[in-house]
Amino acid sequence: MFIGGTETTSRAIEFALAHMIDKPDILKKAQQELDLIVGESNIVEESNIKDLPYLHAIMKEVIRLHPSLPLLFPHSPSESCVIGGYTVPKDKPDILKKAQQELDLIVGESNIVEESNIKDLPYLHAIMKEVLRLHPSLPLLFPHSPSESCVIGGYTVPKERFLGHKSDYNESEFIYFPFGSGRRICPGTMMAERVFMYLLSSLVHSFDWRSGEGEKIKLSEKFQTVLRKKEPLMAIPTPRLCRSFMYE
Ligand code: HEM
Repeated sequence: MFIGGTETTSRAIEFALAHMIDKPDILKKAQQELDLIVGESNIVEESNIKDLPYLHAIMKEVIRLHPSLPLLFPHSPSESCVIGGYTVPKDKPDILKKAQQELDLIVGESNIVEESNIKDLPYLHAIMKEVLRLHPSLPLLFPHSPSESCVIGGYTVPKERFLGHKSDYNESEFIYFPFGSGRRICPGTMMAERVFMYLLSSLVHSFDWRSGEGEKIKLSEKFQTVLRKKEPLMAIPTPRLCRSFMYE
């Protein structure tokens, strides 16, 4: 609960800020929305959050791209049972454990995964193929946000795909499940989204952000208990609100 309640959300906010610094036009658009809704002589209040659709779309896109728990939690039934025609045996070998054994063998416990390891991970490839077979609409999840709307595998992927996206955790839709799905969905979802929105909005409304002189923002990931940025974000804030007492 402690890790779930803190690391997940703070790591996601770090990714969001990094993406926005990397794409200043997106940062500017989010600030325009905040200036319109919150104004330049107020600070963000929790009640503003529901009126920030652009920032909401950014949150979803970032949590989709960098899900804090990419493999979800492993579940196995205490008694054998049949679900949707499939028999799920009791104490079924844990998929996550098997995947981790493969990674320990190929990558080792004192290294992190490198791109060159990917071709040597047959078990993880098999999982991905099975997931794609079961959920053919999943390719939607993999292309990163396109710079222009495009059609992939017959699906139109809009440029800002979560803008105006209403149905969030609909199991039949299955296009967005960084919080898991169904009865075991993350119980902290609502809190995570509120904290994320409140903190990111406050940071972006109160400050302009840029990377250090000559430094390029890096967005690569490191897989630990919670997914994080490989290199911590180094960013320089500049106050952008007119009244200095708002920073006290
Ligand atoms: C960006 C933020 C977060 C993400 C992406 C996230 C994601 C997840 C995922 C994928 C699961 C596993 C679901 C499954 O078993 O299928 C989970 C479980 C859980 N999360 Fe979160 N989480 C976040 C924030 C939080 C927060 C803020 C809290 C608490 C305040 C929290 C508490 C929990 C707990 C207690 C579980 C275990 C539930 C169970 O086993 O039934 N999470 N979370």
